[in-house]
Parts: sequence; structure tokens; C-alpha cells
Amino acid sequence: MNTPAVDVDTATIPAVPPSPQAPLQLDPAVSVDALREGLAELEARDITAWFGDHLVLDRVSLTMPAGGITALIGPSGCGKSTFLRILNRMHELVPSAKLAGEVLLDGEDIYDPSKRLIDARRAIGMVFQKPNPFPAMSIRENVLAGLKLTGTRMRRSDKDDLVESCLIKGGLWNEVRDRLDAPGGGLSGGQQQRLCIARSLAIRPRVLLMDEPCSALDPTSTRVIEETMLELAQEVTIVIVTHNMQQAARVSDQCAFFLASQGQPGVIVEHGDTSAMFQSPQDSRTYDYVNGRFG
Ligand SMILES: Nc1ncnc2c1ncn2[C@@H]1O[C@H](COP(=O)(O)OP(=O)(O)OP(=O)(O)O)[C@@H](O)[C@H]1O
Repeated sequence: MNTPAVDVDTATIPAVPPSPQAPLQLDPAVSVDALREGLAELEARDITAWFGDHLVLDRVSLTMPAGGITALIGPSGCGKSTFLRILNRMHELVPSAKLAGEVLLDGEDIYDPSKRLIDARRAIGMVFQKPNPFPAMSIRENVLAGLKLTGTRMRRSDKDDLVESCLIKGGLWNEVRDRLDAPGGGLSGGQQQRLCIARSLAIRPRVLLMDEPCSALDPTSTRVIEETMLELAQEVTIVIVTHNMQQAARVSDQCAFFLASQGQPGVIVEHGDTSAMFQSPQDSRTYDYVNGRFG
């Protein structure tokens, strides 16, 4: 379908605002099964994408299971980021961009004309390659920034609780609890990325998309973010683009291998459980890629 240009500001809206019925801090008495029942599945059906006349993805379908971590892997230029951006309607920010197909969030197409763009962006958050906190805003204001954009009002004490819970979930609380009013721009790169994760979580996404979130970070920060992702997968479905095969193997439950042959659009060559994709891939191109023979 052709999709209209949209307000760029809403691109930074990562998730759903908390409501009194759905507190961010989960009751420890809630069973793991009940928790997982609230998790969302994301399904892409026959996604075809263009930039102008350039066809970059051709009928790509993929189910990203609720509560799982799906890694999108493949060489540069095969359409992984384009696919990821289609999953929360960011592709349409590019004026020449077009797409066809459906993206179902728990069975409902986010591109259905009756659906609002802002609802897709709230439910399906995004963390980018380069940490992008608001540098002059305090750490606390950064976490709460999405609430402002969505016009959500909260009591001061509820905001304090939200800031703490999101920073805990983002794996940053212990490092910043004593300086919440310090500027976000004063944190290290790895801390800034975790702040961005915390900011995404504050409006309670059902899915979190991560586009090479560790590529600008050192190995220690990378490891902390990977641990954070594994924790977060208990309450949010995660899709990550990564060039780091070790990272895909460490964090993901399933992988999808994208490839664009010379002059051809990107397709998924193979997808499945991460262990199978790495140990016994069905396609020789997957084998060669995961073993570092190209890309
Ligand atoms: N804004 C854009 N305008 C025009 N073409 C674009 C744009 N963004 C991406 N493309 C093209 O779409 C194709 C897929 O790019 P994309 O960034 O999705 O690939 P990728 O697999 O994520 O690459 P990388 O791993 O290098 O980030 C490429 O041919 C790229 O040049």
C-alpha cells in the first residue's frame, strides 16, 4: 500500500502509556503464565517495500513470537532496517517510500486505515543504533519524555515510581539513582543507550524494535544491554537487527536470515530457532553467512 508522510515527532514515541489498570511494576503474585498471556505476537505478511522505483524487499513474511527475541541477520543492504522500520510504521517517514503487505500486532493490521499511526508507535517502540537521548534534558526528564509526547498526565509520585521502574528494567538504576537531575548527555554511550531503552519502556510498549543497539558500544556495555534484553523479553516481544553473530546466538530465540542477491530485492532465505540456524542451517548461504564466510 502507499502510505502518507507523517509527523516526524511521533517517530520518537516508543510505546503505550501506563494506565491504572496496567501498572508497570508487576505484582510478584502474578504467575509467569499470566504474564506471558499479555505478550504480543507480531506477524509480517508479504511485506514488499520500495524507495522510489527501487524494490528493496519482496514478499517477506515472518512471525515474531510473543515474548521471544527475534534476530534479523544478513549482509549490509539486504533490507533488515527497512523491514524493522516497517514494523512500526517508520518506513513511511521517507517521502519516496512505499510498501505493500500487512503487519499484524496480535492479529490486527497496524496499517489498516482505521488504525492510528500514534497507536502503532506507542505499542511498538524503537531503540536506534546511535543512542539518542535528549542531551540537555535530565535523566529523569528523558525517561518521562514519551509521556509528554503522548499527553499522558501522572502524579509526581507515580512519575517517580515510573522513572525508577524503567531505569531498573533498563539496567541503569544503580548507576544513576543519585543523579536523576543530571543531563542525559553526560552519560557514557552505553549508559545513554540504556537510558533510551528506559525511555522506550516508560510508555509501555508491547514490542521493542532494536536496530543494532550495541554497534556503537564497547563489549562491557554490550553485555549489559544483552542482559537487559534477556530480562525484558519476559514482558515485551523483542526484534533486533544485529551484525554480530555471537550476539544473535547469545540473545535470540529465533533468527531470520535476509539476503539480497546482486540487483535483487531482499528476501528471507531461512528462519528458525537460533540454535538450528547456527548448528544445522538448511541453506548453504545461511551456513556460509553465520560462519563468517561472507557479509
Ligand atoms: N532512505 C532511503 N532512501 C533510499 N534508499 C534507501 C533508504 N534507506 C535504505 N535504502 C536502500 O534500501 C536497501 C536496504 O537498506 P537497509 O538499510 O534496509 O539494509 P540493511 O540490511 O539494514 O543494511 P545495513 O546492515 O547496512 O544497515 C539498500 O539498497 C539501501 O540503499
